[in-house]
Amino acid sequence: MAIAEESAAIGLQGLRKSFGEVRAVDGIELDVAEGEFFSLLGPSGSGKTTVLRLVAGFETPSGGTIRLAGEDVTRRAPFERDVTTVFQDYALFPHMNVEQNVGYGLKVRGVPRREQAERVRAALASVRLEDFGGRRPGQLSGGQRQRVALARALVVRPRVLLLDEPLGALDLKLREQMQVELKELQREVGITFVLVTHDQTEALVLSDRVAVMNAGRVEQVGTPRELYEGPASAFVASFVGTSNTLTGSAAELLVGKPGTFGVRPEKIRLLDPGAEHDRVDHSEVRGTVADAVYLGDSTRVVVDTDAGVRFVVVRQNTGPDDDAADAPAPPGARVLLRWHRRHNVPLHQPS
Ligand SMILES: Nc1ncnc2c1ncn2[C@@H]1O[C@H](COP(=O)(O)OP(=O)(O)OP(=O)(O)O)[C@@H](O)[C@H]1O
Repeated sequence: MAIAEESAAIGLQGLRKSFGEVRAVDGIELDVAEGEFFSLLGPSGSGKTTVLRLVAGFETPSGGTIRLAGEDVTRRAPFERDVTTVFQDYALFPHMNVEQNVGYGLKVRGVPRREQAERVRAALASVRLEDFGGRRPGQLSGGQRQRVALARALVVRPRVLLLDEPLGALDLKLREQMQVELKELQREVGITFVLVTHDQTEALVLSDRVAVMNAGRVEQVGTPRELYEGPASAFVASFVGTSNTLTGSAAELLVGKPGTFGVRPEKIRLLDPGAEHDRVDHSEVRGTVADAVYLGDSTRVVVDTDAGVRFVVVRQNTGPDDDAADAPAPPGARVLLRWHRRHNVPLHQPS
């Protein structure tokens, strides 16, 4: 067996799962490294949860193999796999207090009482809930319940922690706070985390690497920067951040060659329509502002270009340098859009 395979915490080869006619997972090859924070990102129905359930052993694959730390576990029961799962609804036992909830997994594994108590204390400390051991889940906030669920999963010291939209039930502010905590916790415990999310910001903020899923397949795997700067397909470009897509005659006109290209909104400058041309290194097009939304640190401007394509441009409002060259952009104004040619990222259209 190859060394790379042996050192991977999770290795998926040709993984497939059908539910009747539905190909929920349609041939996935994926390696997750030991200690990595890895996310499965994709729209609803793209197969993320099914991949997680296959890895955990809650579903049997229609084909392919699953390896954990190099070992083939495809046919093994969930309890024979060194993974734990945290679900969105936490599934805490309402009649048990926090300590009992966290200690439950140790109790059923027959861990000695004294060790149970020590490990529960340590797990609660790692999620900053030392003083909440006596409370029932009903007496906790959403964020606290979430942390209990994490402590309960970590206390059994799994090799891999699977998280299915664990922050999905929280409001935005708490969600952002818990993202930071989750990342810190992962660094502390050094366990491989695999997160399922449809929230691209969450995936980008948390992950070492992200697999973008679409219709049961992985479209691209990469670091957040790789996905954002070099999306391999139009789907990835539009799902990870916002992207302007140039295709057909617009691509020939603005990029100078046929194909499909993505341009990120923040790469484009908004200039006065009379600005001098600079077409050697740049793509340029004139247009009319359709909408401008002030967002505090930036303004999002929608422009109907003369190339027939609607563009989104993000203009920074604050910065270390005065951006006096950028024209103000009220709706109806004529503007010139200019961006460096290197920002025309080639995209593959789905076949
Ligand atoms: N037990 C099941 N029986 C039948 N179809 C299923 C089952 N589980 C999942 N599916 C189907 O498989 C596809 C993938 O579902 P899955 O839950 O993995 O997607 P997802 O990306 O996690 O979506 P979401 O973000 O909405 O949870 C969907 O079309 C879904 O309807």
